Amino acid sequence: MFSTAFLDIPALAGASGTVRLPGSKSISNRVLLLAALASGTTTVHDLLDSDDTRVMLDALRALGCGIDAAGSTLRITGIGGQLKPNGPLLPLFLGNAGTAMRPLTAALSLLGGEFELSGVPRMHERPIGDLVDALTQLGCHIDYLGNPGFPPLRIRPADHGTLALDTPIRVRGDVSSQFLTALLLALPLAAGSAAPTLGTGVSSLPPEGVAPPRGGPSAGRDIVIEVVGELISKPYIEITLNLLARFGIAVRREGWERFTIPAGSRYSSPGDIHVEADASSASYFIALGAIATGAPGQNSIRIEGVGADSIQGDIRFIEAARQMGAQVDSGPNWLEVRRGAWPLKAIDLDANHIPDAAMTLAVMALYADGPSTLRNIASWRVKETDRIDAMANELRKLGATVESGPDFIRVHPLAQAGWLPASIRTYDDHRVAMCFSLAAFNPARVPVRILEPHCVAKTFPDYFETLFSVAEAFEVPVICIDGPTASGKGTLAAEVARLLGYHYLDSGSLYRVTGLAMRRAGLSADPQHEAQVAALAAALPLHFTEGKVLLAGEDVSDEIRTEAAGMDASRVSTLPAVRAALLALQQRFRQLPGLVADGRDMGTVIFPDAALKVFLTASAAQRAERRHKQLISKGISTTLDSLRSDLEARDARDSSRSVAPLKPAQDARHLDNSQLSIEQSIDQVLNWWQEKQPFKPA
Ligand SMILES: Nc1ncnc2c1ncn2[C@@H]1O[C@H](COP(=O)(O)OP(=O)(O)OP(=O)(O)O)[C@@H](O)[C@H]1O
Ligand SMILES: Nc1ccn([C@@H]2O[C@H](COP(=O)(O)O)[C@@H](O)[C@H]2O)c(=O)n1
Repeated sequence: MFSTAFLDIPALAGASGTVRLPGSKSISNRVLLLAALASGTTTVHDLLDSDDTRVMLDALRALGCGIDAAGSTLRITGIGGQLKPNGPLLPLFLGNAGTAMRPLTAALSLLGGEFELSGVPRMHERPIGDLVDALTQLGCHIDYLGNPGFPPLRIRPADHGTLALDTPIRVRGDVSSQFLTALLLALPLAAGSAAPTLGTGVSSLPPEGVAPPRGGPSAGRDIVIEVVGELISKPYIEITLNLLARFGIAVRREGWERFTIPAGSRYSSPGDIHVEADASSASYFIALGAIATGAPGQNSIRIEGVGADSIQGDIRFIEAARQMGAQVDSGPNWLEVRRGAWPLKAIDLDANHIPDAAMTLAVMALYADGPSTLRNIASWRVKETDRIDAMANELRKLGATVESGPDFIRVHPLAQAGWLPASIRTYDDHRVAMCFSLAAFNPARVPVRILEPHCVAKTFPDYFETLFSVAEAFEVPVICIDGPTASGKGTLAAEVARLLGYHYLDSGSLYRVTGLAMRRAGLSADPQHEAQVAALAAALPLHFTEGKVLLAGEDVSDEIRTEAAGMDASRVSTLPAVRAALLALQQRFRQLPGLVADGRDMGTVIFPDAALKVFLTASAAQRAERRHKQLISKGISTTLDSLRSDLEARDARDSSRSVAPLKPAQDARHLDNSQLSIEQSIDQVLNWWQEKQPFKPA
């Protein structure tokens, strides 16, 4: 995941290949709650690992569920619809996860026990009043701890003996379908037992240590929920009903107005359950296939983990994408998408059935042949942010003309000359971040800056990595930092790379490993061994992982850092065949979203077209002193004088060799950091980099 302040996506030229998507958030959190309420153990496969599932799991653990994770498989042992009684008030933090806050509010209101549910500030602005009203009407006890109608909430145990289950429970369906989902998931707690009245969970006479089964006078009776107003986002309710059925609860549906939970319903674990890949996440890659072309013969995006027969409503995004021109093929658990009509065809769509995925259409509309209108999307206004305003603001930053109203957005396409390089604000909304990445395919070839890209952690932590695995840029940006030994290149380059979210190439380590391999093979850096050393360099079984350098699986990070290894590296680096052997390997590090490379010839030979080249120097005295401190801190004893003469010898050899000598590139910026701190050097390079970027301030 990118944890940087921003992520610059260079202009993208095309995309092709296969992506495997993470599990659906909607399915994951519903399955987790159902497995938690059921008795026995449920093994959940391909669960989404994201912020929203993490807060749900934390809450379920706090409620006493047994949870064992192994990779993407999780075993969850449920509480069988019963809580240990008389526990202390339990505070549960639910972040910004509506799929946790709403269903847990309903379930905990019926389980007995005292809870405080809270979230991030935005969660405290997301309405929950209609759900609380429905539960209160039923006899549950819920208090608002902040603004009425919004979390945070305090839940106190309900008296099951007096739950008003005789009359239908009425809930509004026109603000968020999650209110109905919450009731559907939780009310079997009140329908499951045919036992005689037992009173409240805390005052009855259950076996010691166990709360009584839920039920009461209404046990053995159907529970009816009636929807008030036109139900929005119906496909999400279909997911809920489908999963309830997997857990043994066969809800009867009459139209979209009336739902009946049959008497005696009980959650029963299906044993194993597989979570489909997220259909809303698939929308970005379906759009990618519709917008981007690939190399000849590789002209499609294949999406694995979800097919057209998905139970998720957002899969109907495919219909909208087809309407806009995408060619979509599908099979069990896969989709394949390629560009059809181009430009895309404008649409006018009631997007109420695909509220989340429809945001992707708003960005696709920039590539269409006329204005596109998405209607009936009032629910966008109460999501992670006000998504109608957010989309309109950010699309305008790209140069687009956008009209919007209480429940619609109209986006006009952008001509090539109209595209602007924009810093996209993401409003802590994962979908804003993901769908705006598609703007990087603009014909004007301007880059797109995504602010706070880590917000994708809500549903798709590796979204950008997945995009970059199939996308191709016109040019991947490179920053080169060359200079003499111990000038601080590595320190500076690694930190600049981290701050920009770029890859990092420590080219010196390649020569150091080659020197080590040479020594281990009993060879020397003499011309008679040149071909053999070059052959070693060409086939180095090298891996960089978590800051370590592995040679054929062996961690050689420390061994290559000695001054003797530096000298060997300096010697092998004079051999032209070795340099040639390492050329392609170094260039392969140039990958999206960008690269920072340090060495001696990064700017002159390896990446001559780099956008920024820095030649970093410091006085020999300073460099020797820094290296001395560095080695002493690692417990390697040495003297300042010997270090200084070694590094001067190394500099002399590096600068005087015939191939790729150490020298500043003609277009390099010079930075003498003798009197600068590490932070000052970093700031200077970042300033130079920002000066080259076309973005206006956000
Ligand atoms: N501006 C600076 N001020 C003070 N110390 C610095 C500065 N830059 C780097 N250093 C320190 O100098 C030491 C050498 O830095 P570093 O290893 O990054 O140099 P290098 O140029 O990559 O060396 P080599 O050429 O051997 O790879 C490190 O201990 C680092 O913390
Ligand atoms: N691009 C490069 C990088 C390094 N070398 C040689 O390797 C030696 C070790 O490099 P460090 O940066 O790790 O100290 C260095 O002295 C150079 O001789 C090179 O030639 N080209």
